[in-house]
Amino acid sequence: MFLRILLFSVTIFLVIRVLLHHFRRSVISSLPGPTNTSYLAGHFKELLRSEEITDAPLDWSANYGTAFKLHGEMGMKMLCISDPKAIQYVLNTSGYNFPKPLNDRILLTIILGSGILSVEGAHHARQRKILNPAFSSSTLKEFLPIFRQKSTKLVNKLKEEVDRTTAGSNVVDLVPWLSRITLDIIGAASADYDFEALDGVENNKLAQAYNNLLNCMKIAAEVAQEVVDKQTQLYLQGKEGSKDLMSLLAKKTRKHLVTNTSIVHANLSEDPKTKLPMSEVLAQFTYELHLPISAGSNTKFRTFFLAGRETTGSAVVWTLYELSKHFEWQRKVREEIAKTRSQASERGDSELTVADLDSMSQLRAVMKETLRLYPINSFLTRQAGKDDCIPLSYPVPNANGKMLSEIPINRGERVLVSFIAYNRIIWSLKSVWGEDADEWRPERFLEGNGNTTQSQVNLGLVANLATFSSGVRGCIGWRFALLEMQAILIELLENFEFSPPPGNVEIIRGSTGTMAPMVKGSTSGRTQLPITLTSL
Ligand code: HEM
Repeated sequence: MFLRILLFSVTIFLVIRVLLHHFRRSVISSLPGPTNTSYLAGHFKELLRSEEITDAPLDWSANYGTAFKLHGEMGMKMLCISDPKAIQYVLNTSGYNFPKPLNDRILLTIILGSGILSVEGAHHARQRKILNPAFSSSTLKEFLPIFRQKSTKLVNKLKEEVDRTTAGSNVVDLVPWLSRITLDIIGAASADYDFEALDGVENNKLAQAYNNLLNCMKIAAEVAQEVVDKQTQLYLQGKEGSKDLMSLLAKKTRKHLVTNTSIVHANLSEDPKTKLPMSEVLAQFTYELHLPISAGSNTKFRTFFLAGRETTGSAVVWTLYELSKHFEWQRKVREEIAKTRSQASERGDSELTVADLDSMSQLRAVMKETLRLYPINSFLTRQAGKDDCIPLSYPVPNANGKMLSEIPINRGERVLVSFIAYNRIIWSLKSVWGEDADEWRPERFLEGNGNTTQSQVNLGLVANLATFSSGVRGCIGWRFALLEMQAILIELLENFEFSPPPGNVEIIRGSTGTMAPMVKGSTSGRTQLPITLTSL
């Protein structure tokens, strides 16, 4: 009898909890926001699924303020923020209380294993502590010769491209070249391995396998919608269901991979190991391709490969795109490089040091301004791990016109942090970054003492930019990325002049997981940046 009463009470308690959870008052629901045009995809239709990354979040911010309501999948409400204090709270102050949403974590675990990008809380803090020394200033010094050596190789390869014509200049698509050099650099810096991608990716089976890994990521993202549907079902039934989701995603991803990816197919087809979870299958196929690092560090290597390659490659490509349109800045930067080189040789140094690179304010301003206008990840999502209250720098009105200076958030509700909007915010007709926030104007980082925003809040890892994210999960590779970008840009700018290609080629910010250039109207659907290179 006692057991029955206990069971009954526990059931009632659980039912009430589930009901309370579902019918709790949500302040986010009361906020204004743009109309939802797709019940299934919500505003991810605009944010992710169109070919081009648009300024929609910025336009929405101008209409509704720097914190407003968006819709996620299946009508789910999300809080979209570009407010400095709100972002600082979610990513820095209360960082571990805002973990990545479950389905993002599952995808990352399947592709990368249980690594820094997918784990949360104390596990994450531990991984971060272990990895931090690898990204310290003193370790980074050791990478500079790698950056330089690969950049020289890139210059030689590009000279071959230019020499294909007798005019001393040629139109070259820079995207594949930057993708190759960043792969070679990540291989050399993190595993002392030469992918030889600059020598032609087709020559290296392992480089191919890693490119396939990127495809895995894209394919896995494609099936994510089905998983989200399933997640919603389980959620409505009051189950978290992460285990079920894991096997569902693994099954579906494997099915897509088997039909889509030849190397994986070759490894899976006659093999009983098909029953392994996806992460092990991937580990297996990289192992079979003789990856020269221990199984334990595969996760780390895959993480760096995915987090550090296309991101840095795209950042260099966007910088060259802007420089190709701004000759005066190419000139200024070349003069600065020449001056810094002559100072180094007066000191008796044959090569530039990290301190020399740090001192190059013009080039650094060019890089920062490009990272501001082209945040390679245009947004990220988080989910409140507990009930919380997000403070705002700029109060926003709710649907009844009441001004809110903080937004209470329920456990489980999602937050979308818009980097594209934050990096250019304008609020109450006051421009936080300056009236010309939409323009590429590196001077803004040189004026005053490089104080770039009128916001009172410091966030981000470089110059108040959100591009490398911020706080406990901010990009661990930001210094590595800046140094790598700078080393490549120096070699390229010393050897070539960059100008737009002939004709009316319009470049758009392609939505390919990261923000990468695409030619408007091109049917190829691939990322590309044709630029005229002239040998100097
Ligand atoms: C311009 C280049 C880069 C950009 C714009 C960039 C951007 C970012 C962003 C926005 C995040 C946060 C992701 C999230 O929380 O969901 C991140 C995290 C991360 N990045 Fe980068 N990144 C760049 C280069 C690199 C490089 C070169 C490496 C490594 C060699 C790297 C390694 C990582 C790692 C390991 C994380 C996860 C950190 C954590 O969760 O604690 N990134 N990056």
